[in-house]
Amino acid sequence: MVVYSEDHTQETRRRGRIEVICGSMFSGKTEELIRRMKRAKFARQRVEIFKPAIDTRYSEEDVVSHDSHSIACTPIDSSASILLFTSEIEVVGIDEAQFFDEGLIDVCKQLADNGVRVIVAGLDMDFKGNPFGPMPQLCAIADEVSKVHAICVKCGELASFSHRTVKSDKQVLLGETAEYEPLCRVCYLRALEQDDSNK
Ligand SMILES: Nc1ncnc2c1ncn2[C@@H]1O[C@H](COP(=O)(O)OP(=O)(O)O)[C@@H](O)[C@H]1O
Ligand SMILES: Cc1cn([C@H]2C[C@H](O)[C@@H](COP(=O)(O)O)O2)c(=O)[nH]c1=O
Ligand SMILES: [Zn+2]
Repeated sequence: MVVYSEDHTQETRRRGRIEVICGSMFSGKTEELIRRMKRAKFARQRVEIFKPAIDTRYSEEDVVSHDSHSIACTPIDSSASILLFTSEIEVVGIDEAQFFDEGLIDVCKQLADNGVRVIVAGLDMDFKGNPFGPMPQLCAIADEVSKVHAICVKCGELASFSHRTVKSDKQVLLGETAEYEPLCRVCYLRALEQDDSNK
């Protein structure tokens, strides 16, 4: 899939649509979200960006990528709050969508049905390789899904998996390079075997 193609028609068309950016940790989801939101701002569109308030890793009030790109956002506790802040908004960005409640699916649908361009970024899989939160349904109803990839830190192939390197079985555990590493399928399966033999 070509992610960085310049699809000017869709970008400036001012039609309701849902775009999903998904992949593993470190795959560039946040960078791509920021890039699209900044271009919408340059086009003088009214934009609003949201993230779950629990995501306080780099900043409480900005969406920040692992490479320190950032954009101001509104932290919210529940997907229902998005509708309260978006009456005049043309482009809505949502980061870390995997942490939101299932209500996010209907919120995105309502916005798009009302002519809003919705750009959602999130982890498609958790550390166990299972679908994460509302992401699978969002992919299903999206007009466009961009799957982005990190580089496997073991072998240099494309990585689709986020391997947790610390002991915890909770689905939600905020973290960065100290807690997670992006791996390709082969290296991920090998790492899980290693984890099992260390138990
Ligand atoms: N193994 C890796 N593969 C690719 N990018 C990496 C890796 N480790 C660190 N990075 C950094 O992460 C950046 C992407 O960060 P970000 O957009 O926040 O990703 P995501 O939101 O998908 O976690 C890259 O531009 C790069 O600087
Ligand atoms: C795999 C996995 C990740 N998380 C957490 C770790 C980070 O805080 C975010 C993902 O951030 P990124 O922008 O995609 O790098 O999610 C988690 O809670 N559970 C998991 O299984
Ligand atoms: Zn690998």
